[in-house]
Amino acid sequence: MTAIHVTGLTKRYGDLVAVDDVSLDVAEGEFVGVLGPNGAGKTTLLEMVEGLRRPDAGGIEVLGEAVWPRNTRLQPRIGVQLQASSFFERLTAREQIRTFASLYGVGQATADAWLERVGLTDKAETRVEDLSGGQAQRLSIACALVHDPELVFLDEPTAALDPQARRNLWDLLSSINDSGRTVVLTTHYMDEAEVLCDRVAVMDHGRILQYDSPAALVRGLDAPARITVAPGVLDTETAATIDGVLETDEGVDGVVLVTREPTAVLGTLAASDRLDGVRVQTGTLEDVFLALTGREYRA
Ligand SMILES: Nc1ncnc2c1ncn2[C@@H]1O[C@H](COP(=O)(O)OP(=O)(O)OP(=O)(O)O)[C@@H](O)[C@H]1O
Repeated sequence: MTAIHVTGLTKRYGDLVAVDDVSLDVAEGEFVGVLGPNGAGKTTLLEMVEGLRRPDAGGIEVLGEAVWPRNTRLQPRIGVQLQASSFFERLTAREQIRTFASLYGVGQATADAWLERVGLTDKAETRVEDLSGGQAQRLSIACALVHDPELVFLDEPTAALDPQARRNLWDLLSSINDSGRTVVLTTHYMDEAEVLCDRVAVMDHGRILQYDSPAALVRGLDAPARITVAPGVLDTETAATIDGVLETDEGVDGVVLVTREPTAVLGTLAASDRLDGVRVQTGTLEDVFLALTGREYRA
């Protein structure tokens, strides 16, 4: 079944077209990322799909129901992560999630189990304003899930976290999707989209430029692979004679071999015992963004 069906969705703020004729389907159980730089229109798009912001044009169906005019039947079936700044003030983490639970008629034991699942049991008595950025994000994710929604929306769940804290959250985010729940998240971070998402919608200036799996987006680039051999292992003249090598380059990390046949080139390197310390790079979503927009990606 289709979890989200969006057609021709448009939202204007005065002269600015924040979301411009967007059509998008999300299948049930899918983990979808909306990826784009600041101001791309990600939040506006999500808020319309969540039923929080009224579109100027277009249709939105969520879990088989029309979202507009406001459809309260959908509320118990979807979870929306609030920004940590929207917590009830001066409550402890446990009081916060229990309050959310009670709004949905969910028992305290379930709320406490979610606190455990996101690793916050030892912070249960800490006031929300005293949680670290990562802890606050985990609490807001738990609050969005406490009523066991079929579909959950996360708006930049790892924003403002350091790289380690972001990676720590990825396991939690992917586990949310394990039980077949549909997840839609927005992110600035290419690596996050690449690791977590089944499909990524690349958004810029209100439009979805491409929507596919990270691997397919990168494959579509048709970019050659770059194989870096550790320094001192190979000189550029020899490297250039290897079958399948298109270009060579001497970098600080060693000699770089550019090729469209990485398997064959790696085979040749292995046969001459030169594989130690080899690094293989293929295209990334950053290359995809550059190819689609002509601009370097700036999160
Ligand atoms: N309420 C509003 N009134 C006027 N303009 C708005 C409003 N909300 C958003 N915008 C503008 O619409 C555009 C899209 O904003 P939006 O917040 O949807 O982007 P975003 O991709 O989520 O950005 P970020 O990653 O920075 O959150 C931006 O240019 C923004 O300034």
